[in-house]
Amino acid sequence: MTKRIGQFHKVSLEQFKEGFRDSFGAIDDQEIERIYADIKLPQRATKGSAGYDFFTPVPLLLRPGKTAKIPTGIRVEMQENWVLQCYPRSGLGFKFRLQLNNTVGIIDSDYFFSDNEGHIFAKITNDSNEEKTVELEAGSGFMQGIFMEYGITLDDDVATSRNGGFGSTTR
Ligand SMILES: O=c1ccn([C@H]2C[C@H](O)[C@@H](COP(=O)(O)OP(=O)(O)OP(=O)(O)O)O2)c(=O)[nH]1
Repeated sequence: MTKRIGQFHKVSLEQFKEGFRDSFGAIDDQEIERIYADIKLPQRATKGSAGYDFFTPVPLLLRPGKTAKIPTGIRVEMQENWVLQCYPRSGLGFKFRLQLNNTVGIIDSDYFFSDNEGHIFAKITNDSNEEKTVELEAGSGFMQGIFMEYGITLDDDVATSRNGGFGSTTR
């Protein structure tokens, strides 16, 4: 039996605005509210798919060598001994060598409780070596997240908790 251990949610409108402006700069409130309203929760394409497809909230045009930081508008709640691992969608990897800048995005279970609501960001680069431009419409899948169970060592007694992402525990 497949284990049901998590749940996707949208971040709040306020958090989405903050993340969006951080990535793309100023934008008027009405436009961002429209984008926010259209955000879809990640979904699997078929019954047997492992990956939950994440959809870009905005159209993307990435020329070879270019990078974008995408505020997904999504947070994920999951049981403590699980992690969501994010990878590019295979099709985009095959066609464009689309990469996640951090190679694999690791979304920890305690990220959900961060001040930024556990807003999941994706930093992607078009690494095409065939001069191909990535063009995605808003609402297209660009990344997939897979829930994985993990273990800890017998003598593990870590007691600190997380607040934030990308190096927050070493800042
Ligand atoms: O592509 C990613 C990767 C991570 N995160 C968030 C979720 C994750 O829980 C947090 C920290 O990520 P990670 O543990 O990989 O980063 P780190 O650089 O090791 O930071 P930390 O010291 O906070 O663990 O950042 C994202 O939103 N997108």
